[in-house]
Amino acid sequence: MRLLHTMLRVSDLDKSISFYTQVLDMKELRRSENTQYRYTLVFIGYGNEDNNSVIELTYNWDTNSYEHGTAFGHLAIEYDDIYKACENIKQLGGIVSREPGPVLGGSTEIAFVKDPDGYSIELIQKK
Ligand SMILES: C[C@@H](O)C(=O)SC[C@H](NC(=O)CC[C@H](N)C(=O)O)C(=O)NCC(=O)O
Ligand code: NI
Repeated sequence: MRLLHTMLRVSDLDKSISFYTQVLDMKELRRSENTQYRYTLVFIGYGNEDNNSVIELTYNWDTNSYEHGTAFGHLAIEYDDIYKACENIKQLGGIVSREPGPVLGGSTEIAFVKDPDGYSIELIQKK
C-alpha cells in the first residue's frame, strides 16, 4: 500500500492552483470535471502519481465556502531552506502564519503558511 493523495475542498480553484503552483512550486498533474454532480478535481504535486503522494483539490461548483472546524492539522512539505522559502512566499503575497524556527521544545526547524482557503501547510527544513 502507499499514500496516494490528500483531498482538500477549495472555494476558488484558480486561486488555489496559483498558490500551489506559483508559490509552492507544485505542478498540475491532471484534472477531471463531473458535469452531472458539478465538481472539478485537480491533482497537484511535486512529481507523478506513480511515485508521489499528491493533493486532490476538489472544487464544488455550487459551494464557495467551507467550515474547517478544529480537527484538521496540516500538510507538510520538506524544503532545502525554509528561511528562503518563507521570504519568497511572502514576496509572492503568501501568508507565513508561523515564522521559521525550531519546533517548540525540539530541534526540527519548521514554518507554517496558509493556503487561500486557510489550510495550514508546514514547511520542514531538510536535515
Ligand atoms: C477521484 C477520487 O480521488 C475521489 O476522491 S472521488 C470521491 C468523491 N468526490 C466527490 O464526489 C467530489 C465532490 C463531492 N461533492 C465532495 O465534495 O466530496 C466522493 O465520494 N466524495 C465524498 C467524500 O467524502 O470525499
Ligand atoms: Ni480522492
